[in-house]
Amino acid sequence: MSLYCGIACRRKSFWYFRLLSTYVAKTRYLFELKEDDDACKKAQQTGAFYLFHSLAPLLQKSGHQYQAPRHSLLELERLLAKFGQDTQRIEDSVLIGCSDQHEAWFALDLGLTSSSSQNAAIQKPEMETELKGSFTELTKALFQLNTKDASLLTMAQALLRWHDAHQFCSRSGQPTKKNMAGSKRVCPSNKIIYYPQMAPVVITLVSDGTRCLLARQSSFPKGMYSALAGFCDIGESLEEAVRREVAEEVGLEVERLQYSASQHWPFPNSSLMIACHATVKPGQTEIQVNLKELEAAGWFSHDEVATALRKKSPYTQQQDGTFWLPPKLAIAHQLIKEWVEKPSCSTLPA
Ligand SMILES: NC(=O)c1ccc[n+]([C@@H]2O[C@H](COP(=O)([O-])OP(=O)(O)OC[C@H]3O[C@@H](n4cnc5c(N)ncnc54)[C@H](O)[C@@H]3O)[C@@H](O)[C@H]2O)c1
Ligand SMILES: [Mg+2]
Repeated sequence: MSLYCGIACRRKSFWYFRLLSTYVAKTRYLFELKEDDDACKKAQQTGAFYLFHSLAPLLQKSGHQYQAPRHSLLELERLLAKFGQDTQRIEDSVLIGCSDQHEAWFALDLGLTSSSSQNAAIQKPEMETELKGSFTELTKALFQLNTKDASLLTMAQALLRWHDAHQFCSRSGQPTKKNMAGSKRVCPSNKIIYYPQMAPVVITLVSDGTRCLLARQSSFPKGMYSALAGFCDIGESLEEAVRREVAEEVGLEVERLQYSASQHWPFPNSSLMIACHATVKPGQTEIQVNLKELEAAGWFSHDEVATALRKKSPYTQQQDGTFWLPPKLAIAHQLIKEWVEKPSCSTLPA
């Protein structure tokens, strides 16, 4: 491309983005960075980097809240040089978003084995001292982050985890190569393209008209009850998955279903949680708990659930075993809140 053409194209794209709404311009810009390796590499020059170590994000604590610092390319290069790392490692970063002003944001893990650089992983404590923060497990920090940082970091972690686990082609066994943005990996020998994946999970709040059904697994924190959740089987529709999961876990048949909302959930791997309300026929409410899946399940009255919702989530505090509900960030909380505010939401015709 000639210099003149390069400048003309940039001008054209500047005016093109100026004509769009901020949101549309952002999505078009991110799309361009995913498709065009050169544009993405250029965006790194003026971009900002969130750092991770073995999938734990770098956080700085201020009072009860955590904040996620961002670093410029120059700061990152200096840091790598200080720890005897080559800057090739930056090629492992993945695009995770951009600001309204089109500052591209990337995530880079300094603890995982690098596919671009031969250098060993950087020692965590030295790095933490240098960066004046700590690499904190997301499970620990998630509920003390603001919503924007929480969703950006969970997405970044999911993408970094996916790349770490998909370094080889499952057909040829050859190493796969990521594109600059990290939106896909390609096997150089047979050109198979691999895209990051999420597992669809249905989460259902079952109601009998006046009560709702909540359950707990033995792995849940003490006293916490939630809506019924389960992975979709291959070939299933959401409706079929809801029907099967409720039958499998508590031995009931649901008859009406209403979609509520969805959420990306990072634990233990990336899931797309699809939340629904459902009803059972009045009189067909006898629960048979599948003890291979659940520790306990039961019907809870509107008052009991409304009282539990008003309680502050003890997720990060000492749990005394009394009945409590998932924290606000979890879609289960939203689903239960919706039912408490409008119990009729699960009795609409399907
Ligand atoms: N965000 C929320 O509000 C919320 C609330 C409840 C559960 N969840 C999440 O929903 C997910 C599913 O819930 P569950 O554990 O009750 O599911 P589940 O009832 O399907 O039981 C889990 C079992 O399903 C099998 N399974 C089938 N496909 C799987 C896959 N792709 N990945 C892993 N296991 C698979 C495994 O044998 C596993 O032990 C969990 O990861 C949990 O973290 C989120
Ligand atoms: Mg389940």
